[in-house]
Amino acid sequence: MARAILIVLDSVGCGAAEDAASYGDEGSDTLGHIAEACAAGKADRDGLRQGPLRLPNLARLGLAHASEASTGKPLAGVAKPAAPAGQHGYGVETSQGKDTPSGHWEIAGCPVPFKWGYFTALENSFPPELVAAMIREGELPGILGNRHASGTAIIDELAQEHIRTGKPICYTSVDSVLQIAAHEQHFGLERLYELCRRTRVLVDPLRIGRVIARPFVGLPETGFTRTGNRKDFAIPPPNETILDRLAAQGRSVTTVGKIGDIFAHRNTGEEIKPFGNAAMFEAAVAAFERLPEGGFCFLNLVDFDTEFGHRRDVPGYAAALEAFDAMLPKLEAKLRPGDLAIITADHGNDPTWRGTDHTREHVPILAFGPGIGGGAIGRRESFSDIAATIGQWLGVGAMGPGRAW
Ligand SMILES: O=P(O)(O)O[C@H]1O[C@H](CO)[C@@H](O)[C@H]1O
Ligand SMILES: [Mn+2]
Ligand SMILES: [Mn+2]
Repeated sequence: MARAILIVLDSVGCGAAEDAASYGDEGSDTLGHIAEACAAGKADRDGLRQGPLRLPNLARLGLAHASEASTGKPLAGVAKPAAPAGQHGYGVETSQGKDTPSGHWEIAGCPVPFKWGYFTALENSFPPELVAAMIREGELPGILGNRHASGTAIIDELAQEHIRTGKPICYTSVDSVLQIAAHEQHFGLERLYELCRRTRVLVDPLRIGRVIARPFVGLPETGFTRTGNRKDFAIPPPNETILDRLAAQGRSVTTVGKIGDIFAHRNTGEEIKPFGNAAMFEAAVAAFERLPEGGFCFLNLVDFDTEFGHRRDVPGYAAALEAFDAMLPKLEAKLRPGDLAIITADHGNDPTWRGTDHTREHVPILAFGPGIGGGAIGRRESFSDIAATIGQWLGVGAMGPGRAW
């Protein structure tokens, strides 16, 4: 029997998808543009990082090969060894959208067969009936925001008014999301979650992917910061996922970070949710070590997206990639013969791109483990090839529409 660990580097895309133009993302390349900026000395930050992108471990596994296969261009400043140690390639998304649920569900063998609902109006984004229902259900004095916004910018702008009036800050983006920001003490964390639960029900008929609670703390004098108590209220995946299959066969599963939320807690096994990429990675490695034969660990590292991609912070994003790379040997040291590790991403979020939204990109795929020989797995026509490969590896039968490599 074998074990598997799947790591999603949230938003670490590797080049515009063929249909990127229809998302306004033609030419986007999260990884490539970060590497270019680093190689050009444009991603230096005192006390944080300097110079070319340093990813020796990912490069050894074939990251530069995967990126180049996707874009046709070398990954600037990142080594491309003659014989990479990992299986390397890139995935193409078949689902519509460029958000976390579509990406993760497709990775898990469940592409999205329907069109998401969106709040497309930049101002007064939410229909008046929905706003009225939220006010009624949440016993609110009103709402603030009601537009497209960056989550940190809108908190900076409206937090004081929120505290004064008790009205939560509601906003959206190009994704199928309704986000609600509120102060943990002034509004109350549980009250925010309850408002999100009720709003979830209200937006079900609109096919909105996620209602996201965005709690924050702080004072007007010192500023406001979002906390690790973010919570996503997603609709459940529309078809069977690898998690469902594993549960049906009695396998041990551990999910780390926001995986539980993304799959609406359906067959997500033991859920662990520490805060921050480093803590999540450590927890996942420890959980993987405990897994019995046949088990599966599924980890999402969200900081790339939330802290750096949406914030258009190139040095921050580069430093986060370098930090992940430096942690990777800790996982490799725990892999036993029969174990499979896969690293991939769910969409892009090019920090050099206009606006603050995700970008429609290919994703890198690296697979490795003791005894797994390196080599190209090429272009994968669906992220679902990952679930198919894991399903085959773990011996739970053909899984989803993908093809195992
Ligand atoms: O700007 P923040 O609040 O981080 O919001 C972002 O987070 C959502 C989920 O990734 C995206 O749709 C985008 O709106
Ligand atoms: Mn994501
Ligand atoms: Mn995001």
